[in-house]
Amino acid sequence: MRYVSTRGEAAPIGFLDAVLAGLAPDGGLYVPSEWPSFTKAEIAAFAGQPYAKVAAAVMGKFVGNDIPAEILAEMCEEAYATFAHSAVTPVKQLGPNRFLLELFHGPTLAFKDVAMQLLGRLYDYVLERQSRKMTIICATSGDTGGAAVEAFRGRKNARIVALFPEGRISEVQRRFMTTATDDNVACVSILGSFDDCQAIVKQAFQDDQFRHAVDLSGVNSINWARIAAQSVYYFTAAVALGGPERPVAFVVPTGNFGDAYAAFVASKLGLPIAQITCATNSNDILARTFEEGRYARGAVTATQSPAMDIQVASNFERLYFEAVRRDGVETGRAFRGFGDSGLIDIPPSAFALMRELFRGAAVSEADTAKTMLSTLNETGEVIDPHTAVGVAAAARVQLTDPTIPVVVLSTAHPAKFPEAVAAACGLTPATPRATPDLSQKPERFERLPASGETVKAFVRTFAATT
Ligand SMILES: Cc1ncc(COP(=O)(O)O)c(C=O)c1O
Ligand SMILES: N[C@@H](CCOP(=O)(O)O)C(=O)O
Repeated sequence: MRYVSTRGEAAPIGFLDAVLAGLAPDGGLYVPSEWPSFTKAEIAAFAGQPYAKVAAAVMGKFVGNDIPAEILAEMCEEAYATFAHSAVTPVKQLGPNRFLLELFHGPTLAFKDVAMQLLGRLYDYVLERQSRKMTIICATSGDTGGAAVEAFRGRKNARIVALFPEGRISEVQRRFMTTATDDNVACVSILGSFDDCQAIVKQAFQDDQFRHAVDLSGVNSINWARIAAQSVYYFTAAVALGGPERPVAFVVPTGNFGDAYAAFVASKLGLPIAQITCATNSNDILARTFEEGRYARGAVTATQSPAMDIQVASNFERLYFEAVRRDGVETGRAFRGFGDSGLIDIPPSAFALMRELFRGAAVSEADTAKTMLSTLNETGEVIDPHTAVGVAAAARVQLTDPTIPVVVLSTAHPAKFPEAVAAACGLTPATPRATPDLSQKPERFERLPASGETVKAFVRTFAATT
């Protein structure tokens, strides 16, 4: 299995090289050179299998010969044993034909743990063999950072630097990162937005001298292993609801477009998916894109679903690449141009392809709060504000066949956003018993301006001293 860049100018590489590389040297994102697939019978056979087994089968399609099958299976076993629910990502019924896919039973209570617990083990495997210590940098709007710190803290072959936007994440999210005491962890509060943090990370990857000096890697969803691992739960959810015989529709609370793109990947692998609705908060670039055919950046506004306060959705480039029929020159032109103009007019043929599967729905702050309360009143479920964006969007889903199950991804545990839940529902969500109480632990982080050069200088010093 080989990986190519969406901008077409980087040499094809194998799975483990693509994992470690993060961004491709031409600024593009790695994708498989061709799509592997499952037969219907193979997908049907996932029903009733443990999550780790399905994960090993799906990941196996992308890993190729880079990791022996029995070692990959062991990694999946270990990764998913860290989850507090035996089904790992259980499906819960909300109402007639409406379901929640709970992705928050991992150690940091958000869907990021699903991929990150596996990534920590993948890095250990490859870095140990290569006698190499890498510097991982990640941008976070709250959840990726905590999951990455949890997955990589204390590992001897990697150090991790998490950049988060100052004052724009919840206290619980911040503490999952900043209370880590391990020497290989550094957290940086950036005086800017998540988009600034992500731009700094991408800029760091494009500085060859810096990249080599610190042996840079990235665990945001630019990393193909993140996407591959996130595609697994679409299979387990679909087969639990009658797939692959009957298609399923998914509603995905969206920010950086990693999770929704992972649904697209599952469909490429052969899973029948009727529709993927990208549910956004008022940072609605993707909702507008899938309804209007223009990818047009807006200003970032702070919402009660802060992990989705994003206006530059990294993985949209991967979908665009597919929609322009894998034309790397066109993708490079469009996304380099977007860096300057903040605008891509999607060619009509590419937009038509996107609309075969994707829809967008933006949810207001008032509707998000109302949905948390109505979900509690009608179903007894306490949901977090990101999940509420998805549930509100699900009410607008229109399918030609109304019997198709609609599954909303529940991307975070409500205890991660106690203030928003209390304001909407008048109660404080209980933290799961297995989660350590971080509220009184000392925090450790730097504050830096949103300057690539300043952050790179910080990372160089950190890498040289740890
Ligand atoms: C709780 C939560 N929901 C939804 C999202 C959006 O996911 P994505 O960035 O993959 O679109 C995020 C952040 O990524 C998140 O942390
Ligand atoms: N919402 C994310 C933003 C980063 O997304 P990623 O999937 O690309 O890592 C977060 O919580 O940090």
